[in-house]
Amino acid sequence: MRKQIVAGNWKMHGTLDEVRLLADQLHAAAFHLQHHQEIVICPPFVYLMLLRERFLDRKEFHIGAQNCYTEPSGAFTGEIAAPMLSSIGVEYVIIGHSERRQYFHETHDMLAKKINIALQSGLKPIFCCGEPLDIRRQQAQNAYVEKQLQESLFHLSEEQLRQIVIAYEPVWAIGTGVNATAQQAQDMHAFIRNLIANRYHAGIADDITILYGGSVKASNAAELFACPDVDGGLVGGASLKAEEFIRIVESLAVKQSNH
Ligand SMILES: O=C(CO)COP(=O)(O)O
Repeated sequence: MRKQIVAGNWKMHGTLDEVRLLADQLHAAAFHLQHHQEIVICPPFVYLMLLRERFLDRKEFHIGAQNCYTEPSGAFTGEIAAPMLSSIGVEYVIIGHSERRQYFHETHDMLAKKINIALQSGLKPIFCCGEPLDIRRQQAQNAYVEKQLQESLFHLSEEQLRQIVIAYEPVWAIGTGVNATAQQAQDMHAFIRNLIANRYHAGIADDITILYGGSVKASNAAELFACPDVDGGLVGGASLKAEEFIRIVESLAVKQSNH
């Protein structure tokens, strides 16, 4: 049965006091998750240890980083290496977020290296893909996402690919308040699953968790999560508001297994 996840990407938000308050509010919430469902919190690097320790007694919570460097160690001032993250109990790492691609010029090739080092370090990458608005307007989103997967993921062995979570995040839906419709999300998720089935085989395609990201809110989560190929969400802005995020997690809790 494939895993279903609600992940909160806090991006570059929150002072220590704000993060402590948010963590306390989430920690106090009672979730009724099924055994194949998880919550992943991805705070800025400086709060990873704090959150890991805060949620040690809440097994449904897992901790993820928002990025890692391509190399395992070395003279790379200001960077954070994947083995450092796993050494402090971080389990997931977001790789290839569109903000990293756009503002930090991360290429397919760099992302493939980050995926490799993350896997070697025992981290589970959450690999982000998704097209910008002009590509969607040309109806060229499938070819665009296919290339992202081909260039940064499809060199992996089947065993390695099984460690990956994919997040489809159309750039035009991120932080805009305009989410993809449930049909748009379902179509792309089914397309991605089909790509995996063609490159590998149907069994593994069925097992890979594919999250939707882009303006997920308490008000639209249930409809998006109801899609058969949507296995949860990667949530930005709404993950910073405890009540909103808790309601999004509750929308996942009631989702039936797809598999
Ligand atoms: O980028 C995102 C998650 O990684 C989505 O951000 P928003 O939920 O704020 O649109």
